Amino acid sequence: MKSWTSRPVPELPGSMPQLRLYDTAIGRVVDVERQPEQSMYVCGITPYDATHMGHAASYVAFDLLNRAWRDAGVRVSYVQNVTDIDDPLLERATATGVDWRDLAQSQIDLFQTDMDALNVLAPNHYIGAVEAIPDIVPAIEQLIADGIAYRVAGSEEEPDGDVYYDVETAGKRSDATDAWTLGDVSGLGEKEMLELFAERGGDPARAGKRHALDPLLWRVARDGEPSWPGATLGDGRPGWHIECTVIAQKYLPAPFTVQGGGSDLVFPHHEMGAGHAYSLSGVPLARHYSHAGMVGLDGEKMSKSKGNLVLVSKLRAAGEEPAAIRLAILAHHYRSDWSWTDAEFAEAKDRLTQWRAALDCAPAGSAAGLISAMRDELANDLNAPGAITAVDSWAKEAIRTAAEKSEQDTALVTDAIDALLGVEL
Ligand SMILES: Nc1ncnc2c1ncn2[C@@H]1O[C@H](COS(=O)(=O)NC(=O)[C@@H](N)CS)[C@@H](O)[C@H]1O
Ligand SMILES: [Zn+2]
Repeated sequence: MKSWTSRPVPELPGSMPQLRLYDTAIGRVVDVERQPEQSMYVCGITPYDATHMGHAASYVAFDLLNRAWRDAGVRVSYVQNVTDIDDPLLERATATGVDWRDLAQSQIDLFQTDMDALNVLAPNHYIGAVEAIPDIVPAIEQLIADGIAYRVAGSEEEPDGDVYYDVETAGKRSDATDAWTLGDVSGLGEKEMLELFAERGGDPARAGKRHALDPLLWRVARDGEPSWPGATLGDGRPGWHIECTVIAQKYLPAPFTVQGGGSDLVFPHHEMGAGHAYSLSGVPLARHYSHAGMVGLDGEKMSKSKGNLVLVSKLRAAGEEPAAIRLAILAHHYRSDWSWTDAEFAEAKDRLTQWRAALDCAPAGSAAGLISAMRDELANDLNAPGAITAVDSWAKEAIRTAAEKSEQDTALVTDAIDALLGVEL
């Protein structure tokens, strides 16, 4: 699927120091081992109600990582999917009386426009679940052949043949390195897993499953539902987790550097995706698992089901500047849960005005110190609020001394704020 086009990233003198990142599976900030090429998979949207502020915050978070790696002088291989077939999408299409394909396409277009407006760098590969089905089917057939996946008998309401992944057998591959066991990514206990599994698309009570937490790999065709040829699986459509594993394994090294997403993906999505990857290839999916906090509105998680969405496109249509929206997001550490408020948005607009005013009196020789301070903050688990504070102090000092404007420092500061924070002044 075609992706949007990244805006240019200014080159800066020097480079980012050793990057450290909080790893969900390890439970603390760790060094991200330097490599000539880094790779990341960031889970894409399920295309409806795009792009709410929660989505935007998650993609801006991993855009910081992308920019930090580029500033360290390494190539970045970035893959993002689109879950353009799944139950929630079909339900929304039915509820709003639109064809699910039209809903998906219009929302993907809107999402890409919003990502471009927010200066989020585009992935190198942007892959839909539907276009990945020809790769997903053989992967599921392999899991069945290896005895790690199984078919569930039907009942009155369910047809025969849905395919599930056996979380117990998964960890038993004899020929593999550091085996995966359920809980390795999330660190959760069974009780919490069962609750989250039911809340997030799982079906713990489904009759015929070996274990309540076994996730769906393939849903055989039902009347009135879209389905695709599934070879020996029979017509149907893929489960949610397997799509990300198959797409990541097709376009990225095994393991790749960072698997990213919002914290609501830790379990079951990234947990099961890691299991699938291990079962298919015998090696882990990713070296690190990184998650962005939840954005709410008035203390409630912003979500489609709650209908409390602040949409980037609505703010843009009201004439709001995307750079201010991005700056409002960056004022919060990417791992924190926070709520979008008009007051904080107003603060971000003031900040942008002040930064621009300071450029008119950028003191000679002041840029180098600022860039180094911004790099130190971002290298420490992408601490954008720290980088913003550094720019605030620089701006206040520049305005206070009302120095003779240094063209060179003005250009350097402008480039640094764009390259490292993605904010265009
Ligand atoms: N309120 C929120 N705050 C922060 N991030 C959020 C919020 N809601 C969703 N996200 C993140 O936005 C991204 C897209 O979410 S989504 O549209 O529901 N789609 C999915 O989660 C799947 N298509 C991933 S394969 C995910 O990383 C999700 O964790
Ligand atoms: Zn995903």
